[in-house]
Amino acid sequence: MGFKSLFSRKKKSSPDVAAAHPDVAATHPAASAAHPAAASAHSRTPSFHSRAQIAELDQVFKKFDVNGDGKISSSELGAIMSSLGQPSSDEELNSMISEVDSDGDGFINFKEFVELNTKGVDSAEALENLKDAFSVYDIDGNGSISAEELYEVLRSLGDECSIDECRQMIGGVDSDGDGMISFEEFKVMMMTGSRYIDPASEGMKCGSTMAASKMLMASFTAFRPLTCAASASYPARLAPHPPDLIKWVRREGGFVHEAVKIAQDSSFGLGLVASEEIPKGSELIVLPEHVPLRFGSIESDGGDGVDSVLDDLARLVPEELWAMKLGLKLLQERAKTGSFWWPYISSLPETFNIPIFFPGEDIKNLQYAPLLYQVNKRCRFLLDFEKEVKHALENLKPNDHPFGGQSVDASSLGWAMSAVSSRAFRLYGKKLRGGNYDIPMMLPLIDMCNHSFNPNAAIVQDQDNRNMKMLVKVLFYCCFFNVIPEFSIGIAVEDLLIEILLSIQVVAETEIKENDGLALNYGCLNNDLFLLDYGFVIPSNPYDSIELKYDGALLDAASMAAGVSSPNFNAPSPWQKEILCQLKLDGEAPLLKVCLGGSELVEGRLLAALRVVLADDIETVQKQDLNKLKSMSAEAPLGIANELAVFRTVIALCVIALGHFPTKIMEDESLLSKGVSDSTELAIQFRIQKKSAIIDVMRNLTRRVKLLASKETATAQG
Ligand SMILES: C[S@@+](CC[C@H](N)C(=O)[O-])C[C@H]1O[C@@H](n2cnc3c(N)ncnc32)[C@H](O)[C@@H]1O
Repeated sequence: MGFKSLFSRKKKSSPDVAAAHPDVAATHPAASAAHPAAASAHSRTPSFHSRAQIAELDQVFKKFDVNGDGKISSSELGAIMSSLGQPSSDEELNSMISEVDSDGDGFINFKEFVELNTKGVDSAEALENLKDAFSVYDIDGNGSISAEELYEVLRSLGDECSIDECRQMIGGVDSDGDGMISFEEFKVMMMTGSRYIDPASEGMKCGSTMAASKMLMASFTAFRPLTCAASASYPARLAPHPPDLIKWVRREGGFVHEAVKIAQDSSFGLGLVASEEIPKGSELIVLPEHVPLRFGSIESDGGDGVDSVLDDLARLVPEELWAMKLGLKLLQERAKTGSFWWPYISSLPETFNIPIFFPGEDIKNLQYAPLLYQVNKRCRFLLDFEKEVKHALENLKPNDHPFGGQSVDASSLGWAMSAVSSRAFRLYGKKLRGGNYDIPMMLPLIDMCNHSFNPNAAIVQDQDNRNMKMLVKVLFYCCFFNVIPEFSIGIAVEDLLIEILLSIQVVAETEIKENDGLALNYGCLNNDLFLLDYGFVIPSNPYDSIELKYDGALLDAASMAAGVSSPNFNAPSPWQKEILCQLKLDGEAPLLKVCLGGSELVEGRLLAALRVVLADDIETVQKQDLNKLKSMSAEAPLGIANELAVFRTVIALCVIALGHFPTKIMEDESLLSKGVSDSTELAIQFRIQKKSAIIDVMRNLTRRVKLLASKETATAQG
């Protein structure tokens, strides 16, 4: 696309500004004092261009003229071309400028700019331009633009028009009266502007002209601030009326099952629902490979032409905050006028109710130190990263600015990081030369699926539509996060590059009933991760756990409270220390974090340590394999008395852990019943679930203790 094709221009009839609009100079300072050439040109020829048109051209001109000096330089043009997804070489930029630069000063002034947009063009090129412009509005690709399509596109670009206004715009050019604009009508409208306009009706003329210029320029004038509003009623989207994502995916060559619809899904925000029964195994959504939004590619591991500033910033993001890296790309696309992904991005939530955005009081309301630590760490990172980003953006040439000249702050970075952490998928594979790679990506529409541990849909990355069929098939049952999918067959080295080219599908795992939501499993995660990354808490989450520090003094206290005489966690004997080292609970760089709850109930390393330290003699322990000592299903491997001491110690640990929460579950529930803010509610739900997880561990172990105790009694009696 060349400079000219940024604007599909009307054929010149009397192309000038000033006769009809003597006030142009007043509306654009650059067109008068600073640019006498423009001022004098105003008096030459009459024009049919309305004030509204000139005002719009003026807006577009200002968008190009980043430094506001009243002329568009080659670098300013380059920046806007890049932001429209059309990076151009210096040579191309110079040639575009010279095409238009009638006074030969190497810049485009406002007069030249107006001329560019009003004079005639070579018809083949004009036709191509018109086709491009038409296809933007013909969302369903059926060859005509309906009022709804016009409405959708203009609204998605931030134009607050009503559907009636769109009908009026269409009425102004709809020569066959079918209520739609065909390409022929579109062409006539663009080339002649006033052919179907009642000359007596200035209003209609203006409407039609507005339609033409709006349709062409909306994409260039829409400014998308990168702010993150403090609050909005969920699920407010970035654009008040985002375009229909299903139509967009289909238009991009993807497939969406005809019974799949976007709808409000109970309290989970928007979701995908089945409008009729869908049989098991049906393809639900197929995304072509150009639709996912990702940061880098397999070859460069992070640079697919993304400009170097973005790359440098991404390098400053620690690995565990990978969502921020892709977030930078998302923010760049959000800021980019004419971004390919705008229909998707405009439908993303405007705000995220996750702890980094909670008021300080609600962060405290979480009452759980490991999560408070994570939240504070993320907040600190965002504040530090804001400084790094601001510094990196200082004094950048417009061409090099990754966010279209907009400043970026901690809240916009937080928005991007949250959008990614709550919606991105990580695809796993192997690198060409060993090691693993994963490619976090945002999958438009697929990410409208909500979460369930009993999903009715699954993601499959598949090699379809290509002749190298089924070289690689990766099943993603737990696709959102840290669960490594299975490769159904081995991958040869030459296949690896193919992997990221695969189309991505969602298939029905079970029969889906009418009105059922389509649910994916985001992963077998605890509530800390669900809250931190997604902003929700799952009641009775079977994977929820609590984190403790393996600490000798704490364990001695717990053991004594459990009635164990003289425990020696604080001073284990050398043979016990040796095993603790193997368990990474002692020695160099120990991993002291251990968990209770979840599917393991007592984390294997902690269980083995308790069994070993509470064991009487080295011989009994040495007879056992370490893996057996780590297993809950190995029944009392070191004897019933040892197992009883272990379980009672863990129960006492649970009591100590519960004591760290300042409120009891009953108090929490009573607070909830009084009605609190969304973030307070989430924080309270979270701490209730944490306490419930601890109580579940205690209940389970108490049952086991009773069983063991009765066995012990039976043995003693027998
Ligand atoms: C990948 S998006 C799914 C689409 C989302 N509901 C929307 O309105 O765009 C993930 C977000 O959906 C919501 N969500 C998904 N599954 C949920 C669940 N089981 N419980 C509560 N909220 C859920 C959360 O807000 C989460 O951050």
